Amino acid sequence: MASETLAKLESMNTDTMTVARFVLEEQKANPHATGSFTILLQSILTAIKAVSQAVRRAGFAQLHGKVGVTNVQGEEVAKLDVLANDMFVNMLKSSFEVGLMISEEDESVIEVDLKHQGRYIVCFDPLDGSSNIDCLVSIGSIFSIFKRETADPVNQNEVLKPGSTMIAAGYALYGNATMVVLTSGNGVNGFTLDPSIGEFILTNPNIQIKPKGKIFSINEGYAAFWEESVTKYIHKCKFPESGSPMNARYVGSMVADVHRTLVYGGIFLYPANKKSPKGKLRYLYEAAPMAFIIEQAGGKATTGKKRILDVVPENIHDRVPVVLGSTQDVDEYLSFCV
Ligand SMILES: O=P(O)(O)OC[C@H]1O[C@](O)(COP(=O)(O)O)[C@@H](O)[C@@H]1O
Ligand SMILES: [Mg+2]
Ligand SMILES: [Mg+2]
Repeated sequence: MASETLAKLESMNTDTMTVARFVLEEQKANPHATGSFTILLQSILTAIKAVSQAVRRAGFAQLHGKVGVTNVQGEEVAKLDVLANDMFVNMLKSSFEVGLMISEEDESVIEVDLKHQGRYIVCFDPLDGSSNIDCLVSIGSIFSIFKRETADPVNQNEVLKPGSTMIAAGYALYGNATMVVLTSGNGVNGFTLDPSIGEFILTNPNIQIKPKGKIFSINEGYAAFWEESVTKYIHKCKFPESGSPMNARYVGSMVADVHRTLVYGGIFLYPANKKSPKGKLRYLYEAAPMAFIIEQAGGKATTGKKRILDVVPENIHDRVPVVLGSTQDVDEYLSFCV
């Protein structure tokens, strides 16, 4: 569908193709569409615009630092984590399209009162890369969208299913510019926020990742705890038998590291290690949405043992090892895992 939509868009003057128009064209191309997905996406984009505005003020005292509590992950919560979480929850609730929500910042599922319930489930990391907030390094937001398969009262187990059942995923990168990267299962498109008009404009249609890249991205601070396969693979990246070594990049914000991998190619790894046997990244609102986007862009995403989108999470904050990026680089990593 997206390819027809894109072909149709290319025949129009797309210089200022807003995300709203793009989503509407997708909706028109789908005979079963009711418009509720479009409304849901619009509410997420509004939350992202509000978070983007706040992030641009991250240096000021009222948005700097921690709130003095730890979240269900055992992490100290930053003021921007709380603000971003409130913006996502409020915008999603007022869309009337959501049945339940799962946020990194909330221990249990966020329920929506019965009369405002909708047929979607949204899982989100309202602010990704929290350790980089106070030093003003790129951060982001990540979300996944599932469709409810039942009209019964909601329960959290509804979402303990493989990521392959996701209907859409996206992330926002709050970097030099604010960009939203989206997929609804028909390719990946990037929209840049034009602050002068407050609109997301289609700037990167049909993003395709390179089959092979020159960059590897991993936190080498954990090298002492790595499994042998990781140690061997990273050694090969640095000391290849032939050709030149790969370049190393690591921001420490998953959104920034994955976005660079999507745009430049290469591989991002947050594998399991002896200290964290399931790695660190959370399945429903970090690993699975990013895996969906990378696969839709022609790349690969694995835990090292299986395709990330085939994993069934055990609980709403379950973690998985993450290795994703250019297909040839991920295949090379997997050849060390046998
Ligand atoms: O400091 P580490 O262990 O390398 O972890 C960095 C990872 O942790 C995260 O910051 C976790 O996400 P949150 O900031 O949303 O908790 C990822 O963005 C990033 O990839
Ligand atoms: Mg995160
Ligand atoms: Mg977060």
